[in-house]
Amino acid sequence: MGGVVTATLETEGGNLLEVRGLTKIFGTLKACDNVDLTVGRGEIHALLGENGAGKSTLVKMLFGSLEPNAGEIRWNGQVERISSPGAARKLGIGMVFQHFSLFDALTAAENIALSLDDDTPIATIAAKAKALSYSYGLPLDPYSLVGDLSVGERQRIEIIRCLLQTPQLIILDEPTSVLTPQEADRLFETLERLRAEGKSILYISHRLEEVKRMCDRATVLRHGKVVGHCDPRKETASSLARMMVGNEVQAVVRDPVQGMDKAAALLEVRNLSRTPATPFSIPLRNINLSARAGEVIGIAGVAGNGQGEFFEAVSGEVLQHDAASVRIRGKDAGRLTISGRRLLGAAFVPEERLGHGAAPRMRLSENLLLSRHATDRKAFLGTGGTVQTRAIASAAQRIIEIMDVRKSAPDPEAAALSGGNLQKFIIGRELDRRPAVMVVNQPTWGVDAGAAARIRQALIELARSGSAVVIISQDLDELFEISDSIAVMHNGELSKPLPIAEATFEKVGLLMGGAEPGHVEPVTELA
Ligand SMILES: Nc1ncnc2c1ncn2[C@@H]1O[C@H](COP(=O)(O)OP(=O)(O)OP(=O)(O)O)[C@@H](O)[C@H]1O
Repeated sequence: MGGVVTATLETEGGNLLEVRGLTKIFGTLKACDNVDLTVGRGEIHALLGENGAGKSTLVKMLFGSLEPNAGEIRWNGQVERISSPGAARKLGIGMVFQHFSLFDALTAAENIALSLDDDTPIATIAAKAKALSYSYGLPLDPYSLVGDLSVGERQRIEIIRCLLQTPQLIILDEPTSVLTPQEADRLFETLERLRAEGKSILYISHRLEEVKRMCDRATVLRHGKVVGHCDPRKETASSLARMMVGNEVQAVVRDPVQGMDKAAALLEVRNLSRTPATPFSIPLRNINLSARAGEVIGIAGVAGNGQGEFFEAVSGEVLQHDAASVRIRGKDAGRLTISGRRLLGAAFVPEERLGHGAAPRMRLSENLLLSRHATDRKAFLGTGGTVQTRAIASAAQRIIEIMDVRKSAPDPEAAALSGGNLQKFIIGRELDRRPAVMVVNQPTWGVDAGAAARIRQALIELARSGSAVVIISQDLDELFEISDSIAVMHNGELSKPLPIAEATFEKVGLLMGGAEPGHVEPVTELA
């Protein structure tokens, strides 16, 4: 095992980028504290660190969307002031963001045209984009409507848009979190080709196995400071996690679930069907699911197969015609709103954190009141509806402590938290209610290894304390780690849950690809 080594600032092919003493201060927090970083030509360089370590802040400064308080950026040996993303692109720095900024109703080529600052005819852009996409092994039909495309295909547009500007350095912020394993493999091939052409890549990821596989060097950040550099290939996933977190990451423990035959069904979905609400949504076809007290059911599937529509129908974001199509603790809930379903003891955590899971411009305590005012009326509103600020503040503090939410102020706005820390707060806010039914979409998306283990353990413990937990996730490793049974969503249909003892990656993968459940192997429903 390699261990953290001292920085070797000069790389073999010479440095493309050299960062010295870069510092960014938010209020009293040094989000980046005197950071040094070098990226060589033709190098894939990983930027690692737990949630809130300062990775996004650092790359935003390199891409000109945040201004440093101190420090210097040298590009090809020259000191540069990167004042805007346009200036970064001109230098040859491109970025593929985690959250895509594409318009559903426009074609791929039209979306690309919007980001180019010239009046190149759309047919030329389409031809160039197509040629480039094929040459990099990420085939793209430039005339396809973005709304019809899978998440992986949308990411291709972002990558091709970035490559069209012939960058020398490409920054990728958690590029595989939304991809299927096959799409991720394709992306890795493309990155290898870019490296072979001498392009440099700065790669942010919480998935340590892929960092080991892809990256030549890594810089590790902790609390805004560089704590070391290493060769990820000489490390193990757990040694990398230890460098980031500063101590061992606890393994998740899942004792087998007992006595399910007598357990009450707390969430029942019966013959749930939904016609598509928009041309881009997936119809749900006769979905049945029963989640009992004590168990964790995982729902696997390639993104865009109806998981979002299922979550909306179960959570009450969209009401059903048939009240009995969703039952919570024995009560018909299909015609109830989110608040009505929450009052029956259910909790829901959507995939999208900002704007959906939390109001970005509201403080954490205000977000807590917003989501729990109906269910915690007595504690939070008191008699006569007066807001009990002290009770709310102490509940917020409890959640922050239990989930180890790192932040730059005592009660910051949700938008000021790093992505992973906001996710920890939202999950903690719901767990804190001890809900009888918990449905979570992508529980650890963007969350570091230590926090992900804590969230997974907390969800198992919630189930074992007598709740029913349903987890929708694209991360198969996660589902195998925490589920008692795994069902697969494909093209708006949900397979019967496979008990975890019978589930294998291969069986689940086949179902994800649309194999008939009967062809995989007959499965028995949980007793
Ligand atoms: N606009 C802002 N205002 C105030 N604080 C901020 C702002 N943006 C980030 N921060 C704080 O800076 C710190 C670093 O955040 P950053 O987003 O860079 O972390 P990260 O390493 O990218 O984390 P993650 O893996 O969760 O995305 C966090 O504590 C965050 O709360």
